[in-house]
Amino acid sequence: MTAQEMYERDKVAIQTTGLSGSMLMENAGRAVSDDVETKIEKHQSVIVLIGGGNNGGDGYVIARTLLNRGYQVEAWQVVSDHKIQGDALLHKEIFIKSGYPLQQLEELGTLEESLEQADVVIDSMLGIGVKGQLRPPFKEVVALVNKRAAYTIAVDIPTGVPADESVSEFDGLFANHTTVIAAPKISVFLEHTSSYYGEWTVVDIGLPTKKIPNSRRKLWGKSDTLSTFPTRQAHSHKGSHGKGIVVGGSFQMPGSIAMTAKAALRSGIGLLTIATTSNTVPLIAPFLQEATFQQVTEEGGFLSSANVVDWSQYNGAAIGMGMGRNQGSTTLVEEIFDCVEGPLLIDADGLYLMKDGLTQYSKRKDPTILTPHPGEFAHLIDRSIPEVMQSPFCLTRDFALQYGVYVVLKGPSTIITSPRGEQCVEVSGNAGLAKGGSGDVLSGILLALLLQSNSVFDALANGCMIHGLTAERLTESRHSIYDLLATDLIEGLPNTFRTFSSST
Ligand SMILES: NC(=O)C1=CN([C@@H]2O[C@H](COP(=O)(O)OP(=O)(O)OC[C@H]3O[C@@H](n4cnc5c(N)ncnc54)[C@H](O)[C@@H]3O)[C@@H](O)[C@H]2O)[C@@H](O)CC1
Ligand SMILES: [K+]
Repeated sequence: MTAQEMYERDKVAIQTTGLSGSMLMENAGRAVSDDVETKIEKHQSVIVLIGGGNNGGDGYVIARTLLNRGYQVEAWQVVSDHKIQGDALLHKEIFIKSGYPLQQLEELGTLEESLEQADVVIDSMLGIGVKGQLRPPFKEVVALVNKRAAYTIAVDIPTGVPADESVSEFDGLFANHTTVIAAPKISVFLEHTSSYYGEWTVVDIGLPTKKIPNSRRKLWGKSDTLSTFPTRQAHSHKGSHGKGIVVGGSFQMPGSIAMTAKAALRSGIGLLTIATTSNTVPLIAPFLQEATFQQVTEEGGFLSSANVVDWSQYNGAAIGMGMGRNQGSTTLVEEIFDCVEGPLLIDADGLYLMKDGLTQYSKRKDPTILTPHPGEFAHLIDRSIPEVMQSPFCLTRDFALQYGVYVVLKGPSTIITSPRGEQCVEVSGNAGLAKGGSGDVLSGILLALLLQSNSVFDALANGCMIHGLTAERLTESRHSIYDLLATDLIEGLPNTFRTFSSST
């Protein structure tokens, strides 16, 4: 959610049901306290830092709830009294009438002494309402907290961190854990802001799900994969699971297309053909007994035309892996655009070669899927990589809408966007995937799932999840994030598929 979407949901909840802001604040404070209790012990000393808006209001509820439950808590209001208004003021009064003392920040030294004694700091200073660079005293308090080693838990969002995209200059509090209220904010998933959150959990505050506006964005979870995973009919045959073709490879890079092909085969595709250069075939064929091969016209060792392929035999294609960026291959990419029936996935070098033909892609009647990493996407839209990283949700959405394509922007948080602008973010995986070849494997998994699923969007999200979970499982057992190779991922796929697969 963006900050504005969060405010809108709160507003609609209050208007349609009669829930009040102060009830939501009580719910939020209680829900955060429950989550905090899983992180702290009764003997530890806890400081709650309270700011002047509704995030501060949550802080009074949290301090009172933890004190009621027997924790050692010091509550510090870091702003002057007149800043506390509305629901926050109501909860400040309830806190005081419950018989608990409130510390007021007058000079930083006293707070610093308390912070030195504290085991745990709860940051309830600023939430999604922060605007611009931090002003005093927040800037100074954040600097003090960041200097100390106490375990820090942020409420909703670490103070100073923007909720939304496109803000690059800010001072933020570094939390060890963030208890996010109601729904993750966009900045949870951005490279330049996610590290401020530490680990994070989302707590429910009782918003009426039936009444609040639906989000156009979704965090894809394991339960989504379980409920949308394609089932295999007991009476199915190889033709029921799709006939796919992968186009790519060159003498210098024979491995890429081999990994895509192997991953597609391990992901349940019915039949797979590899269209590549003549000298690539003997290099990879011994490892791919289940595949068939199609030699494609080439020039100087690079693919140049696929006019020998009978495209009507195939239900879908993936193109680009290891094919090089030779201009002679541009024709091939254009031909494929005209000829392929069914989903067409474009990855790696294919993305470079298609750049000039982007407008053609909006005319395809079947789904076109682009799977760039941020560097490839930056190249496609003529922006810098940092610009892409700061606004990945907006930029991929604009692009998908403009060209009528699906975009899978790969990264620690992979963002999947449909041509209608729906988005989901998928966060499985780990640093073991940050290696050459991981993307080739992903393309193979995606092609296979595209040909077995009714929904393109579900196939893409599930494929990303299978890929990420496989990396997680392998680094929990046989591998580490250092040694994990793309070929290990392929060998790890069976174990992940066993979790999700079923037949009827
Ligand atoms: N009904 C609701 O709106 C609910 C809100 N909740 C909480 O309320 C938060 C949002 O509350 P608010 O909208 O009051 O916003 P915040 O509490 O995040 O921040 C607003 C305050 O920050 C100050 N401020 C803004 N930018 C600043 C800067 N750069 N330097 C210093 N001070 C700055 C403003 O003057 C204002 O006092 C959420 O993050 C969540 O924690 C929850 O209580 C659940 C219900
Ligand atoms: K906060």
